[in-house]
Amino acid sequence: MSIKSSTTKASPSTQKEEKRSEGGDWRLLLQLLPYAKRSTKDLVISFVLLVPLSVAGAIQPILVQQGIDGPIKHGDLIGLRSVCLWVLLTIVVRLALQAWQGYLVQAVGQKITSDIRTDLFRHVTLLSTSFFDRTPVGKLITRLTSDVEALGDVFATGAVGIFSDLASIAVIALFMFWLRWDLALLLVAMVIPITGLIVFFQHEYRKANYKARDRLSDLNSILQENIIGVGIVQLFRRETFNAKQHKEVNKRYIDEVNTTIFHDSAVSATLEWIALVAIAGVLWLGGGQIIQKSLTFGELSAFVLFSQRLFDPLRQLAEKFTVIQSGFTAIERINGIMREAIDIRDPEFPKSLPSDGKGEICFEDVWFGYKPDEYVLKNLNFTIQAGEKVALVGPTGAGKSSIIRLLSRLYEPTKGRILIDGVDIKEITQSELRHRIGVILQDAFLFSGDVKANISLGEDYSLEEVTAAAQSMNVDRFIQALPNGYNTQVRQRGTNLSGGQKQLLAFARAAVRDPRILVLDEATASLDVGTEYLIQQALDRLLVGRTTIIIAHRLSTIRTADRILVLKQGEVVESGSHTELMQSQGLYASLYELEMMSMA
Ligand SMILES: Nc1ncnc2c1ncn2[C@@H]1O[C@H](COP(=O)(O)OP(=O)(O)OP(=O)(O)O)[C@@H](O)[C@H]1O
Repeated sequence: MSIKSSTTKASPSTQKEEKRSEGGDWRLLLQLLPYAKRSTKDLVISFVLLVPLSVAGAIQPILVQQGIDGPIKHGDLIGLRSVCLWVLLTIVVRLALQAWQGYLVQAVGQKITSDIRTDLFRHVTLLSTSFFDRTPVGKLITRLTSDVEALGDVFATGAVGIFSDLASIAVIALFMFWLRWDLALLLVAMVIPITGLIVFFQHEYRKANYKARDRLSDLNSILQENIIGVGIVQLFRRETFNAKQHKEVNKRYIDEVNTTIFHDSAVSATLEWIALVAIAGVLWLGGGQIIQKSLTFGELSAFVLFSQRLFDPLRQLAEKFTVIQSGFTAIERINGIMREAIDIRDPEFPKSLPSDGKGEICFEDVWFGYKPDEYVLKNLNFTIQAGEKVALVGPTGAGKSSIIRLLSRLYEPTKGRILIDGVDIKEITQSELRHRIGVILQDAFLFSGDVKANISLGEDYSLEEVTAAAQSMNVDRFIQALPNGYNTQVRQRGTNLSGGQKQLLAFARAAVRDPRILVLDEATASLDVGTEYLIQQALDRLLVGRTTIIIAHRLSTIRTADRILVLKQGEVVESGSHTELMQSQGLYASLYELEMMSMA
């Protein structure tokens, strides 16, 4: 595959729009060859079909000339009939072959589009969380949908079609020179400067098209943000403000689209008048030659037809160039994503975690920043013993969730390493790591599908296993109360379930995987007191023998933890049990006392 997914460090990200690559357009198109190769047979047939297609088109004016100068001139009805039959035959051949060739090219175009879309989707899902931090979803969606579509059009209407037009022009030129070189030269002399003009307009079109697609990305980003945040938009009465913002971006988009239309129309108009000028030129030069008896009526008619036919493929060529220019823009933009490095990869020769490992976690001199040199975690050195229940506490923004993200390898430490049962997590596969760790976050994300599928998440758990996991977490009762139990359909993002209900499914998700290490990041914050009590009971059972990391703002919920690590601005400033930390009268004690006071 040559729209290659990058394995090295990322190129300048999609945050800034990629710089347009000037000059290397055809090189860009060549990058698609590997996709085209998958349909070699169909492509070869459609290329071969171009020969009879072009000949059948170019021969028609010659037949007309033969008819006029031969049978018509000599009153030969039988001869005229046979010429007409030949014309009919060329029409039938053209129609049949054109339909066949058109079908093949469209089918190849669709296949290529589909393959690229699949590769792009796969690549995007492999990109690291940091990529999604800096790339608006709307921009990504634009690339995955309309950019890929624009690229598909290159194949469906453009690329191979262009060869057909070029073939037609070449064959027509050959026939013209064979018939009358002077008239042929007149037409060719007109085609050359016009081609230069078309290339200029196309170049301008391309620049405008690139900007238009950027503006479309902006528009989609605003759209996506407003749809996802519609609740907040309405609560804070931001409809008018956001509509104004949308209108401005929409206007910028339309302005760019208008510029592309201008250049596109300029090409069509240029071709329209030059075609008429060409006919006039042929009539003027050819008419003079008829008067001097050096040209026949049949030859003149053939050249009038030739001049039409010459500009027809040229017009088609110009139209296809427009599609191709959009395609180049699309390839550049798709390439921008494909070049994004997959930062977090499985090692080439992965190790395995010891099968008897109990889930010991060790942070060794770990430093981490979302931006280079802006560390949010500094010099972390701690070990969580297998089976230990450790709570991470600290003020907002202290770095608690960042520790979990590093442990789950959603991000990599800038310095230092993280070990599970003595093995660096970089040396095992992500799949093994994530089987070992079960993470329950505050907001459970649900996919469209049924409840069972949302618990098994594509893995092969039987209904019995899913039910047993839900029972062990005391959530089976709630699931059974849903309209169709485990078969209840969940809408996209789980909008037909409450926050607490979604959270209960997240507990079942973790339980069915039976992980050695369990991470609860504010996992019970959205549950009511009664449900939290039920879950807490289940958790007390689930946590036995498992290494557990708990993040909770309500310190009263973590009093029973074996150990509490207190974080402040990315550093562990205290460590000990609740009693020890209360006795030491440090940050933890003051946070705990504040909480007690606020509850009193
Ligand atoms: N995706 C991100 N990109 C850039 N900075 C981030 C990102 N996520 C978190 N941060 C920053 O990293 C720091 C630590 O954030 P983190 O979410 O780990 O804190 P936390 O202790 O879990 O906070 P809270 O208790 O509010 O959940 C904060 O200063 C935050 O602004």
